[in-house]
Amino acid sequence: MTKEKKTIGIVGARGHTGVELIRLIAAHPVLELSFVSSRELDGERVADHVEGFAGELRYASLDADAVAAQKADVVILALPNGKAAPYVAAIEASRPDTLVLDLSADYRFDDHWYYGLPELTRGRWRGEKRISNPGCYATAIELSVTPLKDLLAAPPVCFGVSGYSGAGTTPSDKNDPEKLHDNLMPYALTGHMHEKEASRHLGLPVEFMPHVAPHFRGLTVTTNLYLSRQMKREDVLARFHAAYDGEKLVDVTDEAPWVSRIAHSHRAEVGGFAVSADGKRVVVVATLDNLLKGAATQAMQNINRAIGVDEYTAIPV
Ligand SMILES: NC(=O)C1=CN([C@@H]2O[C@H](COP(=O)(O)OP(=O)(O)OC[C@H]3O[C@@H](n4cnc5c(N)ncnc54)[C@H](OP(=O)(O)O)[C@@H]3O)[C@@H](O)[C@H]2O)C=CC1
Ligand SMILES: CC(=O)N[C@@H](CCC(=O)OP(=O)(O)O)C(=O)O
Repeated sequence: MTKEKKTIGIVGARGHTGVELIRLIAAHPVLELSFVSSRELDGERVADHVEGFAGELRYASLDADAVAAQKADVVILALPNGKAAPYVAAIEASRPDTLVLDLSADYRFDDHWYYGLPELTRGRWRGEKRISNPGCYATAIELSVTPLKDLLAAPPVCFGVSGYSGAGTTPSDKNDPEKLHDNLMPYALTGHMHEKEASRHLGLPVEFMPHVAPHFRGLTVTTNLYLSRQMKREDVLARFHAAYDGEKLVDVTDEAPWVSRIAHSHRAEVGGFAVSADGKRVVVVATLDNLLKGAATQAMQNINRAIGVDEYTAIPV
């Protein structure tokens, strides 16, 4: 049976994640891109900015009321942190049944919103029409820690390195290729948003130290886990295989994965599993493309489930 088409719009469509979402939606059999909002590209053709996009759709600069007036079945908010609320309020007021997926951190701590990291929270979706998409580093941290969560003797310590597309398009030191050249830039070494997010959703304190590197896309999180009892490497591996072997978008690898191999991939890789001589310390390495499994692909998984189609529709797996 063919599924009824659904319209979808993106607010913040000029950004790095917006571009990836446009590509995914263009290949979707059920979703029809009905509007893309950008102030800077107002009036310009999407096809002139997104490689591989065909068609006459143009960007429009839409405020919150104008977005709600589009009457799309699904709205994706791909705005910087702190900007989502007026759009959510306008949709709530005029078309509360609209499915809203927010890519920012704005609703990741709000219990009225479903936190959509499907491999870990799939079973908790109760038909919510408000979905908060996890942060990119937080996704890698939560995938790395969950299989050993019940065996931890201390907070996980996570060292993160991201490509600079993670810092969005608003100019800053963190996305300035000149300043990043031959460099590794530490930032937010305590209290990063994703430290709080992963701590909340894992239900245990996490310590996270992010850095940004000269490559464009893809991140690595190396996590140190102190265990409450000795474990053999094969038992650690068995736990990760049990957790993710049924997952199409998470690969468990024997060796520590390399970020250079994950760019443009829709999957996350978790591997390494170095165990200390006393068997009470494990180091796990996770990589993913921050713009895909860390953002757009995960959004697509969440939207697919919420509109009642296969979770992997339009995601090349
Ligand atoms: N980049 C990444 O790796 C990841 C990003 N995220 C989150 O996704 C969201 C989008 O990220 P990303 O695509 O990188 O961001 P970008 O900076 O690349 O894009 C932001 C978009 O929002 C628009 N915008 C900016 N300020 C405003 C405003 N005040 N009002 C309306 N529109 C505005 C911009 O377009 P215009 O100025 O033309 O209107 C642009 O389209 C962020 O919340 C980010 O934290 C989540 C996971 C990973
Ligand atoms: C390199 C870099 O700056 N990365 C971003 C993470 C991007 C992301 O996922 O951010 P949100 O939680 O805001 O959605 C950061 O550390 O803030």
